[in-house]
Amino acid sequence: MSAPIRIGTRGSALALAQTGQIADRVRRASGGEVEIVTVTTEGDTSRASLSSLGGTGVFASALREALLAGECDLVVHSLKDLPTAPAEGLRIGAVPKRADARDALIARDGLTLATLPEGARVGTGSPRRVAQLRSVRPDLVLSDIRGNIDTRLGFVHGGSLDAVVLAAAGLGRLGRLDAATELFELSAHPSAPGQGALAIEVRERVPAALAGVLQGLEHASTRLAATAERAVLARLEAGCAAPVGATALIDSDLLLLTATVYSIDGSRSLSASHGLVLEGPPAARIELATELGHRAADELLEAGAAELAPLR
Ligand SMILES: NCc1[nH]cc(CCC(=O)O)c1CC(=O)O
Repeated sequence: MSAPIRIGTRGSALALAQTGQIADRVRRASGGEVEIVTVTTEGDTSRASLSSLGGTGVFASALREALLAGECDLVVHSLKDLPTAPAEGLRIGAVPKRADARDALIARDGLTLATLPEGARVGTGSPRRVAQLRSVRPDLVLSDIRGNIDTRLGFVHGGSLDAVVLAAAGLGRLGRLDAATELFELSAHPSAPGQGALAIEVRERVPAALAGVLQGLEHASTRLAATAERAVLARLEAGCAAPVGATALIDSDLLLLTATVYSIDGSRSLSASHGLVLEGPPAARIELATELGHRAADELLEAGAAELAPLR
């Protein structure tokens, strides 16, 4: 019998839920044993705001260290929390099919963004969500909240906030999508690059059996869309806490990308939309998706994105 495949994950309820789903698929594909290794990250233990922790990589680095140390064979990240800079000795072995990329409003009494009363208190720790909310509802009183999804939902259900904004994908993975009172359309509220997608990270060299499992988890369109979105962040030299939204869609062989940078007060934004036809072998398509993201970012930079918002 071969050794179990060890899967590294953060210990939050969301991380354990999404890793559990991947573990089931790995178990079925490999026909062998799977072991889950829980890794504690600074992003889990610190109560500081996400933006003050510096954003980039607070959730990812401990997982990467565990992988490099050989404590596990693959790790499951939320793709939007993974820094765009590749880690030395590691690669993204698979990007599974994306869940809903939209943000959700969870408000008391079935309220929506349009019907929240004047001056309503809304919680979010994300500068992008802050800017998007302020752009349509400058009257809202926004507070920077932290904590896992249950904690954040608790602010609304306990009455200390009127609403919070969370990723629909996270709610869905925890079976809490019923709490959402509105789903924001991506055209008006583009979400974070890679939101709703997972990344399976592995060491550069993997045994053939694991390579086969990774192939089964891979969803080519999701990887292409996420690659284009993340290339925007990389070219802007922006972190996951920057007020940047990006949405890539694939329609047969057409890849369409819209990227938006916001001023924190929501009063101004810059958008760039580009598209191209995907052709050639997989590696060439990834290259094209990357170029598309860079093109959108270059247009944003030329239009003054770096002066509009703190990108890092
Ligand atoms: N930064 C927190 C984070 N990282 C991934 C998700 C869940 C959604 C996803 O997998 O993209 C969340 C919660 C949220 O944004 O509400």
